[in-house]
Amino acid sequence: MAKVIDGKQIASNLNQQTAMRTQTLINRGITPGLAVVLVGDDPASVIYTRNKSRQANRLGFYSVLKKYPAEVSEATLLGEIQKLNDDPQIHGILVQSPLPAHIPESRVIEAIAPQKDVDGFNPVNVGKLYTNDQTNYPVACTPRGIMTMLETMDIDVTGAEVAIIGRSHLVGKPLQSLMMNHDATVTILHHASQDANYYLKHADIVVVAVGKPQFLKANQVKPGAVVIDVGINRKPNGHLVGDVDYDDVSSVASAITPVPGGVGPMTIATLMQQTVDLAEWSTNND
Ligand SMILES: Nc1nc(=O)c2c([nH]1)NC[C@@H]1CN(c3ccc(C(=O)N[C@@H](CCC(=O)O)C(=O)O)cc3)C=[N+]21
Repeated sequence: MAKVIDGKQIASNLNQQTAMRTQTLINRGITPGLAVVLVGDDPASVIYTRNKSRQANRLGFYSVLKKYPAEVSEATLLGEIQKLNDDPQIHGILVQSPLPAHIPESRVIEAIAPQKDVDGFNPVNVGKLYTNDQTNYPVACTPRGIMTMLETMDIDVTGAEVAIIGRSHLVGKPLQSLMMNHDATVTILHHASQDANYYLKHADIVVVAVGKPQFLKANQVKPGAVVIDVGINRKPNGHLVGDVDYDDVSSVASAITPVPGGVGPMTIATLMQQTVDLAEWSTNND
């Protein structure tokens, strides 16, 4: 049976560190500031942004939640981003995705100052990750959280064969870069991949981020592999399931992340960690 990777516990430990770093900054006269921008009233987004603001408050941050109706114009939204860019009390800006169809996500992300881009989605930061730049810059929180989990569990990615299912800008691609920067051999698989199972069967670490409930089955996984489930799918009965058939895959994997309580809490904890990173880095540039 697979060892359960307790994302909730690892996130809680990370949050404790973040709270201590926050106090140290506050003692130096700097309160980490996080701005979350929410457009529209998608129920999941409302809950997630509320949770993020709450967590930020709990850690002692200065936290603001800016809400806009779904009909907001692109110009108004860009004006808000500009204000937050210019606000010295704000160190991290996050625009909750998805945005309504009439607002191009890329233009909003490009408007966020790279040094305040707590999601690591701005092309300047994506480019630094891609080129394995050795200076300080933010990276996508879910992939960074996954790397933290693996490190905490003493799972070495150096030389490992890694298969990532899903090629999104939020998870698959930045995780591929992070893993390659740590000397893993990485294959990204997606819906047009011809022989996904060939790569999966060779993988020491499998990461699934496709948004399909219980998509990955035991017979696709090499015995002893580590399985990371990024999926969050809500069943009609309200229960959450991941992209991995947990009970099935647990019987062959050596370690596995649960849903809920795996990658999700790590994403939020990493967002908080990275807000403090940005606040610290901002003081080094003065
Ligand atoms: N700009 C932006 N940045 C994001 O990081 C971002 C985003 N937009 N849009 C939506 C996705 C989704 N996301 C989640 C984070 C934590 C949980 C989480 O904590 N999940 C809990 C369960 C929560 C529940 O019960 O619903 C768990 O897995 O244990 C889930 C989903 C961040 N996202």
